[in-house]
Amino acid sequence: MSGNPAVVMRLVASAYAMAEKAGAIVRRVLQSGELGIVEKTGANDLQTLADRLVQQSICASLSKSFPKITIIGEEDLPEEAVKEDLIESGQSEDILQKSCPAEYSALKEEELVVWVDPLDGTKEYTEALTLTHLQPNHQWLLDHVTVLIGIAYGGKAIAGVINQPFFNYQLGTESADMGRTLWGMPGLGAFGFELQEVPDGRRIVTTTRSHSNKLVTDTVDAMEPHDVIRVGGAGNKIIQLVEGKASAYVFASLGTKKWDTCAPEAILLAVGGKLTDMHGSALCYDANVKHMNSAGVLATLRNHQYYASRVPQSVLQALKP
Ligand SMILES: Nc1ncnc2c1ncn2[C@@H]1O[C@H](COP(=O)(O)O)[C@@H](O)[C@H]1OP(=O)(O)O
Ligand SMILES: [Mg+2]
Ligand SMILES: [Mg+2]
Ligand SMILES: [Mg+2]
Repeated sequence: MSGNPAVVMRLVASAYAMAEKAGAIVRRVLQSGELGIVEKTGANDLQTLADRLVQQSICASLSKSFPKITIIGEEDLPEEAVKEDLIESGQSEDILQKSCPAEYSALKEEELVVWVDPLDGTKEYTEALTLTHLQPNHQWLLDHVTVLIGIAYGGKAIAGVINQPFFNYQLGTESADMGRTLWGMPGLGAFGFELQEVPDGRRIVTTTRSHSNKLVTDTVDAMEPHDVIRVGGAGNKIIQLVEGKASAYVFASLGTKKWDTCAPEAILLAVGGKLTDMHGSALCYDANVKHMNSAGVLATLRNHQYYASRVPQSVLQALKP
């Protein structure tokens, strides 16, 4: 299938290379120690130089290689020329060699929507300080940071690429093994990690660390979890689901947007999982859809119905799609 790959496979292969470059930018900015933090709507809604550079890098690279696709990125940036060294034109050869699922093989560029979260877990990124001056008690926050590139067609998440820039941060800055890229496509599979499940019957809920409120905690309690993990980032929490660290990602609040959930949902779908709002309804990733996930996020690898059935009525009433 290497002769003339389908458009969507070329797009995923490019997104993979762009996500790897993005990861390098995220590490470089942290190492420089100059995060260039800007408050957007408040202290828990931040933007750093890394968010800005990565968004420029991914969006400019995408529109150069795929001029007809719709690209929606988190950050609102002034229109300006993007520096040549931020453009990535490489592609993952591995991905180009894969067979495109039949249902996606004829998709056209103009039918595809790409949701870009240049840096997910920005709050935790800013708290982790610089790699060179890391306080050991903050180092763990680095794992919460991801770069998310989600591809949608017909309103559905059909492919996702996640880079985790500080995976293996314990090995130190010099290690070639720091950072990894996970990707997946329903109908084809998921790659870059080993699928694991929590032990049978264990309910381990992963939820927000920095955007909590009473609805969020009430809903987590209603799941009757054996354990609760509070970490940053939507991408990071999906990685916990597919690596057997958590059985459900429960966030009964507005706050996440379509770029937070598109790539994670595609990877989760690729391994048989599910992502919905708190009502159990599917999210739509069309180009003209509202960005905010107003009715929260509920994601699981297995037993989605159990968690959906435990959401309190009061929460359902409070969270309208
Ligand atoms: N109230 C909020 N304001 C801004 N972003 C939010 C809010 N709640 C969630 N998010 C986004 O969703 C991600 C997952 O939420 P949480 O970390 O709280 O579990 C956050 O890392 C953040 O993405 P980002 O870091 O890309 O701005
Ligand atoms: Mg943000
Ligand atoms: Mg995000
Ligand atoms: Mg972001």
